[in-house]
Amino acid sequence: MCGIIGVVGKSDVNLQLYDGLTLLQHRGQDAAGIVTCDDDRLNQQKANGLVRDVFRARHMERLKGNFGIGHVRYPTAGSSGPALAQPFYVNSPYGIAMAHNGNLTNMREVVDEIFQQDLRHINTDSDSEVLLNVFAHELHKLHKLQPKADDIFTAMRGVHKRVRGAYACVALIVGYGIVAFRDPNGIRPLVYGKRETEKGTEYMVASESVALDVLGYTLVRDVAPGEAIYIELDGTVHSEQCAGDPYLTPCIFEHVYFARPDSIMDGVSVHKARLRQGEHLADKILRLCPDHDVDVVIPIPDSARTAGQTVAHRLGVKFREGMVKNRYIGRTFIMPGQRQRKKSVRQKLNAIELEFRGKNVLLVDDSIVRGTTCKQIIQMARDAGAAKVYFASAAPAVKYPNVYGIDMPSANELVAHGRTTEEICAEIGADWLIYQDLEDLVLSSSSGNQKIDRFDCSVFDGNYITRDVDDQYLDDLHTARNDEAKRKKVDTSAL
Ligand SMILES: O=P(O)(O)OC[C@H]1O[C@H](OP(=O)(O)OP(=O)(O)O)[C@H](O)[C@@H]1O
Ligand SMILES: NC(=O)CC[C@H](N)C(=O)O
Ligand SMILES: [Mg+2]
Repeated sequence: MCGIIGVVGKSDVNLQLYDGLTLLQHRGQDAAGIVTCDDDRLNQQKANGLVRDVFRARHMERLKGNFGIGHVRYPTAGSSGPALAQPFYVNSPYGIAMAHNGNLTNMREVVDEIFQQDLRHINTDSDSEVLLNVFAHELHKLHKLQPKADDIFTAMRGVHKRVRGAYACVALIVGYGIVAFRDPNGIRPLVYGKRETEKGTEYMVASESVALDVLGYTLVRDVAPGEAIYIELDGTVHSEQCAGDPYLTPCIFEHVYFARPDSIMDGVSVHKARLRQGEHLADKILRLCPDHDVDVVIPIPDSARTAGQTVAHRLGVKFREGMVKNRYIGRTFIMPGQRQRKKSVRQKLNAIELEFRGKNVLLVDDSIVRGTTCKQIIQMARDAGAAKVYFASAAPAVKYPNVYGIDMPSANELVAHGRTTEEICAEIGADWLIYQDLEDLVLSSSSGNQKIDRFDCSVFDGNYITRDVDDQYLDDLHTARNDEAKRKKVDTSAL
């Protein structure tokens, strides 16, 4: 999962982009980058690290220009070296920079086409660089000295015909403006908004509405699946549906874990979706165990705080923040290696003993993926003197790899893969384990927007909505990106 942002402003946009990226930091902690355009010059700063580490005052001073784009990266393709930090840039045609959230599922065949037919060079193993080159080639083909909105939309139609997978993107065209687009299923989120200033209207495109809110923009709407929105430098906004067969199928894991609760995605309040997840989960607990002996519900911060509240309320038991989070440690699940993830959980969370001693505690987390967090936390609860430790997951068991922008490439790294609930319970050391049912998870999200009748739930049910994800694809993905392979991978991309 990555975070992307773009601004067409009326004065320097560097600070807005920086602030916006810090608001999207939870979507990617590996690298960050900003590209701005000042007259016909691009200014760029990108590197590995958190936003606050990548941009120094001297960089910010250099990032002049009234329009620009930014990216925070969580790698899902290629290595995590500095050469794969985004935005990417191509000089022809016009000079284009692009930031991408998602993952292409037919990258290999597109790379071949790019070399053999388009005669273009790709310098990294990033799918995002591939996507940028496809867009650039489709635009180049039109041979327009000055591209118009129609040309950009024609190029976009060409892009949708060639690439598959998840892609929510923002591209900057030197001298012209920014283009925001979403794949035909709208798997990854993208919104745009505007704000009035004394100098005129400014526009922002971002992965999550929280960036708009905090920076004083009003949400206009989500970019529709398959749609492209072109915002010219004078503020003229053009939009067009560029995909043949668009069908909104957003990733439900955004609502479970990735997104901030204060974001609204495709009309669904993430906060409300999580509240409903907690209610459904409590109902299931009451169905299966009407005489439960839970004394206290303790959420695993941060992401399970919202659902934990409604679980406790519905069960009619106390809700206590018994796990304290070190606010200086980032998200553990999106860290690259298992060793780092394990260490971070212990550094990140600590139990308040008095909330555990002698009590039957129900720990609630949003999801169990590799089992790194829950295993350690259950042990911490026992060390703190809990009588019984029950564990509830607001999402169903994560059993299948993700191919659309979440780095879960290997089924056998998932604690639930090939195990029954009882076996997982034993593996993580809980006294009882309960998972949300998939239909209840879907209901939690869909009741926020009745118009969405399909979600990408592939990590729960193994149904991939784009056609090229078959066993061969999943085998290749596992070979390329399992934890061990990633550890061994030497970054040779920065040649
Ligand atoms: O089973 P696992 O592989 O451990 O993954 C699941 C855990 O990882 C995430 O937390 P994370 O620490 O990334 O972020 P958070 O603070 O937003 O909850 C998620 O919220 C679960 O707690
Ligand atoms: N998580 C993402 O959206 C990743 C974007 C892109 N596939 C990369 O690896 O950089
Ligand atoms: Mg968590």
